Amino acid sequence: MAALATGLGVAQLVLWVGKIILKITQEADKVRRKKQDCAYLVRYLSVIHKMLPTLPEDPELELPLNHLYSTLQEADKLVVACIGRLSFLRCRSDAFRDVNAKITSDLSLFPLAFYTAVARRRAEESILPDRQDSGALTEGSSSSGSTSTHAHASLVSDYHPRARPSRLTWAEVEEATENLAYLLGEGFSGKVYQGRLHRGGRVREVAVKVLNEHGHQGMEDAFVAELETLYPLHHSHIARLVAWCSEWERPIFVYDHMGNGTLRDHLSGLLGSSSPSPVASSWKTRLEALLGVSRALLHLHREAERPVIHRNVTSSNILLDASWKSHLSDFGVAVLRAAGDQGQPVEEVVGTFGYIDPEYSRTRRVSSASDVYSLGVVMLEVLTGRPPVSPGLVTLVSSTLPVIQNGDLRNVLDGRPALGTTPRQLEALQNVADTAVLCLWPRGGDRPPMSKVVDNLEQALVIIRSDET
Ligand SMILES: Nc1ncnc2c1ncn2[C@@H]1O[C@H](COP(=O)(O)OP(=O)(O)OP(=O)(O)O)[C@@H](O)[C@H]1O
Repeated sequence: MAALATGLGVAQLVLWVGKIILKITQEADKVRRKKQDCAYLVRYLSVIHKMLPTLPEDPELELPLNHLYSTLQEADKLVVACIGRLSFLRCRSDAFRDVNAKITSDLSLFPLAFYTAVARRRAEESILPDRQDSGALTEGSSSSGSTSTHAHASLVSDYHPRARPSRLTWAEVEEATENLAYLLGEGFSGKVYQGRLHRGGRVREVAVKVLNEHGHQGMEDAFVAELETLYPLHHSHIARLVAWCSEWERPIFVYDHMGNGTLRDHLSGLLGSSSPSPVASSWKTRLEALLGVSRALLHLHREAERPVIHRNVTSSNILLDASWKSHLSDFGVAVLRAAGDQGQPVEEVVGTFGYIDPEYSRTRRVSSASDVYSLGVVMLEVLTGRPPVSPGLVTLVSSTLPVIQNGDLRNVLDGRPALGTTPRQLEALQNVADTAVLCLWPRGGDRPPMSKVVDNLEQALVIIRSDET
């Protein structure tokens, strides 16, 4: 696509971007076929159009504006192709999805305030991508999204379509939580309350998270990041966002309630003192929890329509449901992954001490490999039962990795599961430890992709299960 001439200045570029948006809007009116895809694109563009005047006169904006303009030219061609039905292939829903994703990716290069303002408006006006919508509205659309090319067999059963999250009124939240009566827990970003949603004659146990005013990124940004990334995600190992509420003084998220708390609580022995916790006593349960979350991450990195980097994979963000199935949660600092996954610049290095990829921390560039590193730390926790950071700020990586690399896994293994670990179990745990070592390589490029991590954990679990039977 032809970019605009350089040195035009922000005001002129904003004018051009505004003009092409209006042109697309007028053309989209003429489209009969693909009406819904066009309508979605136009609503998205109208939000951007409204926000354009808020952009500052900053020369650094010239490049992102130029990128956006090029993408809008693509969008324009797509709409024109649909008017004349010039090409059936061109106006498939996949093509609309791609162009929408490209626009979002372009916007991520704009100042955070602008990006989040657009995203928030989209959320308020319910202009958020939804796989089911686009599928249902499309004649001749391919069932596999254009980016959903990874065909890992184990993922097939994990993917499940679902109703999209709904917006709640504050009155509904009050009713569901009996006015925020039962506190489940508290994290950095907010308090979580227990609740019950009554919908269509059915009752659903939920966890209601009320964001703090002072999160790491700020309440607004955390709200937008979580809503933007979690809204279109469907995976059986990702904590399900059931609803949200933006009506109250603070944003609220409603998730499915996870009856068995966090993996960290069980590893640290905080839970399960009254009845024995299978996480404390069984290697199989621990490995299943790891495998579930690694599948969730594989989905985020490779399967999702708009790939995501979580940036805060920790054992406290792995929730266990009533049947001990693990779910990845807390998408408050997640970012959409840039094409190529070569390490995208971020304004701020966020995450949890003890889990943060040192390369990302040093370069301020994040990639999927940063999540791989954090999962490596969780693997060490699962193997040793120790916390990610000990008193004196000694990290688990620095205290146990050399021991494992030295071939002395037994010296650091948690003694709680099955007194006297069997040789088969030890073989499986060595596989996990070897995988952790790979995940924790200092250079992101040397770490395995999440698909390899899933394969290794699956093999380890097969060995553990065979030993049990
Ligand atoms: N869906 C859920 N079901 C049950 N309990 C939950 C759920 N979500 C959170 N909790 C509980 O609430 C606590 C706080 O959750 P939150 O996500 O805010 O924690 P956090 O990971 O420490 O947050 P942050 O990363 O923002 O510091 C968790 O430790 C957990 O005990």
